[in-house]
Amino acid sequence: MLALGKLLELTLAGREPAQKIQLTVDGVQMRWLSEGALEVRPPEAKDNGSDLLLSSGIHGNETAPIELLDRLLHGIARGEIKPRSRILFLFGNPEAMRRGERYLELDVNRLFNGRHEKNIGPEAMRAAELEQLARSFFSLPGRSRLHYDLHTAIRGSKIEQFALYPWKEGRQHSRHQLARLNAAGMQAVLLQNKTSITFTAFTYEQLDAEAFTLELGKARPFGQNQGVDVSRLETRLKQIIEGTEPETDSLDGLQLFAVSREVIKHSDAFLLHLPADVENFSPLAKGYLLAEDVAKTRWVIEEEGARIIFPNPKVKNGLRAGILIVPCGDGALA
Ligand SMILES: O=C(O)CCC(=O)N[C@@H](CCC(=O)O)C(=O)O
Ligand SMILES: [Zn+2]
Repeated sequence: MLALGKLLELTLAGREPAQKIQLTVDGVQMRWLSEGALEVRPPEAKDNGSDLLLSSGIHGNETAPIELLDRLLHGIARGEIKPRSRILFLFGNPEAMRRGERYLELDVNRLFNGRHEKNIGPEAMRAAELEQLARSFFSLPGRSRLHYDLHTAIRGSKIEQFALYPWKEGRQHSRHQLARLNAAGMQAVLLQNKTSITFTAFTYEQLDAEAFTLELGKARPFGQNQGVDVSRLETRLKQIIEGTEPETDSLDGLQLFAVSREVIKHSDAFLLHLPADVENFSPLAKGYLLAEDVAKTRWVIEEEGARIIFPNPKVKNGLRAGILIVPCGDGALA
């Protein structure tokens, strides 16, 4: 296998490859751009005009998505997967990956869309670099742009695999993209309704990409992901890469949710009234006191059919400590 196919090994070892550009037997170019960043270019005659950004390791302890991208890269470097798309592979937070931690000082996935400029330290610099790498990758005109940012969650989930779809004023969520996600094994999609500071919010809002955060199961250390079944997503990604993706427009079985409210932690007095092992998508009854914070702030459930995802009272003050979601229809899709 070409040495650049071993991007994960290089990244975990903190090594820069001696040779930055390599060609596979089929003339596919692999180009190392920076730590944890590698571009794949099909030969011009094979290029189908689509650009695909695949990122993982934005949270360093979310290893199933990192292993999935590693397998795809190996397949390309060995000539077993024959790309017709340009691809940018990114491992988001290499130092956190080496330490097996979500982040060191700052959550990289809260540092996009300008937030890195208001912070200092390695993670703020990395977010700026990731923005630059994505901006440059998606700068070619007339090509389709797709970004999947792959994650696993801190806790178990009543719905194992789901996507979060960013939002931008004046732009409609795409039915075709949801059908694609359905075919890739996602069981639910959360349609956002405001701007955000995540990586996919940046590529969606600023780079005009279709962009999704994909949650694939529960976070576990490297080599312990047998319980995370990414086979349907992996098959679909190979098809997208090779330009052999079957057409689909079916949303059958896909559950759609809208954000009702984001629960923001304002102070150290924040209290979340949920068991530590509560699962994502757990239903919450109307009238339930979900959280309390400074100045007698109370979060009481008012919504019919409310559920909670990503509850986390340990986030830094000012950040999201959970999302309250409600079921929604597909009427607003383009
Ligand atoms: O399990 C959790 O609480 C977090 C899992 C995770 O990392 N999720 C992403 C979602 C990003 C988005 O909102 O699009 C995150 O919190 O960064
Ligand atoms: Zn994550």
